[in-house]
Amino acid sequence: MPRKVNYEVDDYDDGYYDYEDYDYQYDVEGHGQNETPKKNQDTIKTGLWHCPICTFDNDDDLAACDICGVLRNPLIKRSKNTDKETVDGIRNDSGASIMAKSLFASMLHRAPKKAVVCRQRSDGSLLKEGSDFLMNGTSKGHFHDFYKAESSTQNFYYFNIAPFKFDVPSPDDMVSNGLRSSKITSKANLKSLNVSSSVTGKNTSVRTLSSFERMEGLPVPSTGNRDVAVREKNFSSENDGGTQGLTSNLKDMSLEVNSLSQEPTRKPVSSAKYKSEKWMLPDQKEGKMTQLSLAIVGHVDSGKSTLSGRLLHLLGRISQKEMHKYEKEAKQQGKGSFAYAWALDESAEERERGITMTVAVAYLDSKRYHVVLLDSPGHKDFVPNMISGATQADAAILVIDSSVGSFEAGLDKNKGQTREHAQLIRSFGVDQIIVAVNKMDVVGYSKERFDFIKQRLGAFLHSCGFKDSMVSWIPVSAMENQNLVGAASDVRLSSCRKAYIGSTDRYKGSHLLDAIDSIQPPSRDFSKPLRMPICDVIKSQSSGQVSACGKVEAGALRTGFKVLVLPSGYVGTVRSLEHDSKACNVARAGDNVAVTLQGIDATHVIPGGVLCHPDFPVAIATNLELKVLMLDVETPILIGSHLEFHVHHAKQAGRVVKILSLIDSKTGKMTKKAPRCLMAKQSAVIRVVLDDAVCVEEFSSCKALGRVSLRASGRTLAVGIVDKIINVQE
Ligand SMILES: Nc1nc2c(ncn2[C@@H]2O[C@H](COP(=O)(O)OP(=O)(O)OP(=O)(O)O)[C@@H](O)[C@H]2O)c(=O)[nH]1
Repeated sequence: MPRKVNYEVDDYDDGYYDYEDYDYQYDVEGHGQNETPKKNQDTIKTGLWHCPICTFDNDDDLAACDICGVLRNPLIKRSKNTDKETVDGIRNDSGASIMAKSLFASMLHRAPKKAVVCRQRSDGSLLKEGSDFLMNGTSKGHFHDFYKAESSTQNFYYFNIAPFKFDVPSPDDMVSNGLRSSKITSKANLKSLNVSSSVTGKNTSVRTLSSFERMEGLPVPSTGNRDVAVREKNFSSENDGGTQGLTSNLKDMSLEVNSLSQEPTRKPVSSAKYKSEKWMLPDQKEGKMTQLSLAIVGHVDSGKSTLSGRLLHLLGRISQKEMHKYEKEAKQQGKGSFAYAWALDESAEERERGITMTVAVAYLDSKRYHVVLLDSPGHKDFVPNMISGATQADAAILVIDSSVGSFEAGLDKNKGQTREHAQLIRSFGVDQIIVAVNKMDVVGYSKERFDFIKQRLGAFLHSCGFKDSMVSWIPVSAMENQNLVGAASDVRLSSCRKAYIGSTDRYKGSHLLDAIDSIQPPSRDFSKPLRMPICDVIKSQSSGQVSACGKVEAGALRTGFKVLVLPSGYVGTVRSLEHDSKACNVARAGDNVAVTLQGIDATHVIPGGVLCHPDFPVAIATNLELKVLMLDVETPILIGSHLEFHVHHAKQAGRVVKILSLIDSKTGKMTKKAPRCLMAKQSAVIRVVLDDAVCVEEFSSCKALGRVSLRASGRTLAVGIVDKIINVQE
């Protein structure tokens, strides 16, 4: 079984390799055990702190690693009013997430790989010194090498990228145990839930609901509104030219910059009064493909990046020339087997370790969808980064390493990321999943092994709340290109293709790309007021231009449209929009875009903020009532417990001030008890008070802005939803 040869085991508290019940053929090749352990210390130089994960030396006043986004431990609460901070206490000259990197790379039409120096052309676009930097190219990429180089090139353009704030929790075994099926009383909730039990093989008349579903008050997660979603087409080709630079369509706009900056407006208004305009709704005539955000998740080393790289290469998103380059570089570093993974794991740190650390974004087209691939890290240290992808995903590919021992390790209760990732994506509302049973070449394409995995994992996924009919199973080999975008050529797979497909599978095709096309279009909130949580912010200090990156969760925006930026409360105008290397005029719910704003000071746009319709702001609040589900953790939550509170891309310190009542796990009803503490797997209504306000909405109004996680001491203790906003800042 191919292993990573440069895995610095000592750096990681994984336990993955300690899993002694299974036969790990850990190939040390002079690495691993023989390497000198790295010091896992926080600070090694004056004025710097040393990231224990990626080993980068960060400025002392950074609370999260500039490179990998991992929080400094213990979390340093930054002092305000240092000259490097914005008015909101957020540094604006820090590192980038790969999410931002990718989005930004797309803005520049090229994934930057090394230091480049740019100058501005008369049309406002950037040109790399000595070459055509703005040429069309691949739409995937990473940015921080470029960023680092650019930041130090003071006479030229450089882009400040605010730190990726979504350093959120890893709700562990919550969903598994907390979500274990149990009987439920509400018949109303049970309509149309007839599915067969994968465990017993018996058809049951109702599917019992998970605790999480009950907590959310959901009968079952929406499987998508076909009619609406089918009409949503690929807006990215809005601009027929399709390949213009970010600034190319700006000249026509004659906006009075000064008149755009308005007085802060922050009071929330009920969206019931909102009426969408015609352009905000997708038009079938536009003939565009639906955008689908697809998270690639799974246990460490299962082959997520290799699979993603393969798909991109097979679908022409990575050229042959680029592929040769990756192969050559990977071989030179003695990691030939990682060539495809290198297409996504571009940072030196990731390549050196042979692991993904941050979410990489890439784009590809299937027959039906314009797919945004979110390749997640599998290692448990980077679960927070994985979550940043999962929160935006419409569906997921769960990649399984089928080799003996590896599959079992991924399902291990305490250490398995197959388990954790499956729970996480379900808790973030993803209900459609493709299980890519990878590395089938290692097990000789054994049908028995495939069936074993399907049975074991199927039962677990069912317990997480995935309907059997929403799970597709595909045996693949990313390494040997089997069953990815074409029918398997290996006779061991092709001869019994039908036997691999279960009777309940939605997927009736022959390969992974077919399975992607069999995903039901996700429902979108087109006719609600604009909500776009800001994942990353890109700032150009010289031009003063600022771009907010993220996924539009509700409503729409277009060039010239005014948006309210919260929590600052300032109004800016959309100067341009860009998605997948293409300028576009309109972005609607479901679209991942970079929104360049005009008429607003860059310091007023921060990650963790939200772009809203100016007349319908989201709430900014500190005092919230939550319905939470405790994970399978030993640490209880007490009245007075200090916690990290996470909602969309925002993070805030807070305190539990009240435990109002427990929620009965069987009925979903509140009990009268008001306990002093919450233990593992309990559900409850609690009240939290945050140190500072966050942009938030009640779950019933906007799911994406109403899902929360609570963490302490580097562990996620509970996940939940915002039930009530108690106070609202104006
Ligand atoms: N034999 C075999 N090896 C594979 C296959 N897919 C991936 N690998 C190998 O598995 C190792 C890990 O692959 P990656 O793509 O980096 O795995 P990953 O899941 O992205 O890793 P993390 O993101 O760090 O969790 C590499 O050595 C790959 O060459 C496969 O289908 N068959």
